[in-house]
Amino acid sequence: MMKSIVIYFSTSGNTEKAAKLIAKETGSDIERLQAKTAWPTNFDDLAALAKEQSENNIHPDITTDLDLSSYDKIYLGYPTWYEKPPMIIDSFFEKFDLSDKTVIPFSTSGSSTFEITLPYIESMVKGSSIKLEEGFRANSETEITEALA
Ligand SMILES: Cc1cc2nc3c(=O)[nH]c(=O)nc-3n(C[C@H](O)[C@H](O)[C@H](O)COP(=O)(O)O)c2cc1C
Repeated sequence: MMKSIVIYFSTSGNTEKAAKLIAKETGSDIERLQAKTAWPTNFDDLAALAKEQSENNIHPDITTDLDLSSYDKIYLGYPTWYEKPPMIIDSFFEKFDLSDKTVIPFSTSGSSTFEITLPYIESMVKGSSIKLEEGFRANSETEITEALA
């Protein structure tokens, strides 16, 4: 049977809220990506850390253990940071064997489109057997229900 899971990264809770709704609407399991990194709650400090990771190509260690063998579909959620996914999404693609799985990315943002993050995700799946499906912005319940319809 086709099984799906929502896997997400979130620091201030927006992507978490979206992930929970997507899991409920699609009957998927759900897991949050955790790292050893202590993500600052203060915006300026978080922005500085995000920038440092991005500029230095730092892929934070994911501490979440996941057995993905029974899933064929993964909804992958992340906030848009400087028009890209956070670097922990690089770590995600490195840590887990996603061969032959379908990945549907979604993002929350202040105002950026989902599509702005897409080239980065495309570059991560390039040359693999991962099937990338059309992703969506998940800023509101409306955006989510429309994307899943
Ligand atoms: C470091 C950083 C960079 C951000 N860059 C963008 C951006 O480029 N475009 C945008 O629309 N929002 C940007 N935002 C806003 C976040 O995408 C938005 O608040 C998101 O919903 C946060 O998700 P979370 O609550 O799951 O952590 C940025 C936020 C942070 C902390």
